Formats: sequence, C-alpha cells, structure tokens
Amino acid sequence: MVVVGHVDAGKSTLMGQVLVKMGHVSQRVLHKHEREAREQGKASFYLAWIMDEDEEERAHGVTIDVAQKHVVTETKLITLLDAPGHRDFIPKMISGACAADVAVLVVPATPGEFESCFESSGQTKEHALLVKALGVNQVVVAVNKLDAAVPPWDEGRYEAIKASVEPFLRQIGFKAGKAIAVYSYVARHFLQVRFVPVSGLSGENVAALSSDCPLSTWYRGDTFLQAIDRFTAAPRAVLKPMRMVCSDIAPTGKGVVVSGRLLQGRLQQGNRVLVMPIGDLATASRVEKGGAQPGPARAGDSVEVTLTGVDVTRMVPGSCLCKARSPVPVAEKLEAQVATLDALAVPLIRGTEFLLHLQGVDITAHVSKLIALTNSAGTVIKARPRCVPSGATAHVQLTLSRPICVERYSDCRALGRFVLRQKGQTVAVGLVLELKA
Ligand SMILES: Nc1nc2c(ncn2[C@@H]2O[C@H](COP(=O)(O)OP(=O)(O)OP(=O)(O)O)[C@@H](O)[C@H]2O)c(=O)[nH]1
Repeated sequence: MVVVGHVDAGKSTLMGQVLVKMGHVSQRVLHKHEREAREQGKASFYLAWIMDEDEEERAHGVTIDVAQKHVVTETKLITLLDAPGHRDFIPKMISGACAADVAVLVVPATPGEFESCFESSGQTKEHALLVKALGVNQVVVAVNKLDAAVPPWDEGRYEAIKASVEPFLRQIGFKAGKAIAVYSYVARHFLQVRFVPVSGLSGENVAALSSDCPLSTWYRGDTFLQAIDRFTAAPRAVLKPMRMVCSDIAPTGKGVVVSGRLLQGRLQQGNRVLVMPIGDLATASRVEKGGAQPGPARAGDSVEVTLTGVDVTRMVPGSCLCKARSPVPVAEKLEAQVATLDALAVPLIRGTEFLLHLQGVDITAHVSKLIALTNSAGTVIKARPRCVPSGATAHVQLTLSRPICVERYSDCRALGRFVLRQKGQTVAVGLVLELKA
C-alpha cells in the first residue's frame, strides 16, 4: 500500500499514528521522538519521525525516500510504503507506486491547504494519475487534518473535498461509486475509491472514533484501519515466469542483500537465479518476506533476498532476478502506446527526449518513430503523424539510452508500463507493445 499526496498533507504522521495505534511503537520510543522533535523546533512532526528515520528528513520536515513498514490488520498483512510528497522526489514516489497494489491518497482539509494541493501545480492530481498509470486500481482518500478545518470536523468541508476529488479520480480511470451506494455492503467492498475523514495528528478515526468528537455526530462509516483492511488483494501472477526487480542492493558479509517485490512467479531459498541485464547466475541463499521469517515467496510479496555468487559492483537498482529457463527480455528499443497528458507543453515529435521511469529504472529515452495516432482502444486514426499533441493517444517507437529489463505489457504488466517525464513534470504514460531488436 503506497501512501501518496502533496507535500505536508500528513502522510508520515498518519502512518506514524497507524503504527502507534497498532502497538508497533513503544511509549519509550514515542516519548523520545516527542522530546527530540520539540528540541529541534519540530514538535508537530514527532509522529512523522516514526516513518522519517533519516536525519536529513527530520531536519527539513520532509520525506525524501520511501519508508517501508509492515502492519497486520484484521485480515491482511500490509506493507506500508510512505512516499515523499515534494515535487523534487517524484521519482522516489514512482518507485513506491510501482511496488504497490493499492494506494492511500492523503488530502489535507485545512483552509487553503486543500485548494493549493489540488490545483494544477499541487502534487495531488499528479500522484493520483501516476498511481493509476502504474497499475493501482483501489484507493482510499484520507481527508486528513479535519481537526484543523474551520470549524473543526466540518461535514460541509469533508463533502466539498469529496465533491472535488471524486470526479477527478473517476476521470483518470478509477471506478468511483455513486455516493448513495457507499452504504451498501457490496459497494463498500468493491468500490475502487473510498473516502475516510481522519486526523493523523490527533488519531481521531484512525482506529476508533471517540463519542465526544464532533465527527461522531455525522459520520457513520469506516475508520481508517477498517478502510484499509477492506482493500481486496490484487490477482497474483504466481504461475508466470519469476520476476523480481531489485530496488535496494546492499553488500553484506553473507552475500548481496537485495530487496524489492516479486512481480511474478515464486522464489525460494536455494533457487538459482539469473541477474539481468548483467547475465550473472547467483544463488538465492536466503529469502525473507514482509519483514518476517525466512520462507518461500510468491508474486506480490515484498522480499529480501541474499544472493551469493554475484558481483555487487555490477548490480544497479532496477536489476531484475529471473530463472535461467525463462529469462527476462532486455531491450533498448520498444514500441509503445502512449497517452500524453495536459502537462505536455510542446507536442511530441521525432527526437523529443524524456526521462522514462519503469519499475526502479529512470533512464533517458527519445521518440525515434511516430507510428500512428490512435483512439484509446488502440485503433489507428492517422498513420505516421508529424506530431502528437497533449491529450492524445499514439503508437510510438522509443529508443532508450541503454538496454533495460522490459517486457510487453501483455506478458508482464509490471515490466510493461512506464511513465514519461520532462522538466520535473509527468507528460505521458505508456504501455509496451513490442520489444525491437
Ligand atoms: N492539525 C493537523 N496537523 C497535521 C495532521 N497530520 C499532519 N499534520 C501536520 O502537518 C505537517 C506535515 O506532516 P507530515 O506527516 O510530515 O506530512 P507528509 O505528507 O508526510 O510530508 P512529506 O512526506 O514531506 O510530503 C506536520 O506539522 C504535522 O504535524 C492532522 O491530522 N492535523
């Protein structure tokens, strides 16, 4: 579960509060954070410090890298990925989104703050769009900081925020339900978009709603923890060839420890694996999943694998583990269907350069052929166009600055979808149709 939203929306605080409510943080540690945050003049950030463990993050009061924790709810083991909200760290947020099945979009209800984070320069819309483009189909929108709305816990403010966010999420492809259906059992379980009023800082409606909180006079829905427990697990491609993209790589005395997510297939201790694109064979001498005990892992699991027999200096984040009998393809030219966004300032032409983000890989790429303008179903409207404007769908050939592990979307969804960015803005999202020699 990736937690996204504009900078300072309260993502880390809400996740810190979740960990406190679930008993993952001792009183001693909590008091230590409270004391140290106060001493640094950042008293209100003490809960965020549970997630933001890096000194630089604490000094600046911003999340820089994706923080990962595990929690067990009533029916699920959830890996929390707390993504940075600041626009400078969007590539990190993208890597978090790539590793997620579901998302929590945090929006602040404070006067003026919601408005600035939801307008075009705010990160709320870009984050929502990115998670959808990267394969997330279910989102809980945490309408946060309602304790600081004017008046506090104002139902009108909550409904107004819902009325702004829901149509946008529907427009970008989430199946949002009609408000009237929210109270039916079926809709509650299968809606792709659900809203929860909450205060990460006070903890109100995170695990429970106090009877003396004004929210209890008008809200009858789920707490935040109930809402995330209702996420449905995404289908797992357990029978497809094994793929694991390494997001972190650390040499240790016992071998190279790589962490990441098993995108497809299964992996267990003792398996021989091929490390691509370098082509080295290694042994998975230890496999751990979800911060738990060693044991076999399957598609969807967040895993930590100790590899022996591989040269750590040749591995980079984005290296992919697979089995030698079904190696992951490596390519530097691909044919793709891209959908350009309103943020694309200048139409695409041959030679247009981007930064392409695919799983953990950020790489420069350029348009080497404009094949056709299409409709969203992929039917050709105009062959060999001279340019692709914003808001269009097209088939293009992209050439990357080096070969990477990539697959056709029809073969492996996770390795076949990407986003294109220019000058710090997401300008297009795409699916790989073919790999070219
Ligand atoms: N009043 C109020 N303040 C909150 C709440 N949640 C967070 N804040 C405050 O908002 C500020 C930012 O909180 P963070 O949790 O660091 O926000 P973030 O979204 O994780 O920030 P980045 O990760 O840097 O994007 C801090 O001062 C928090 O105390 C809330 O529910 N109510």
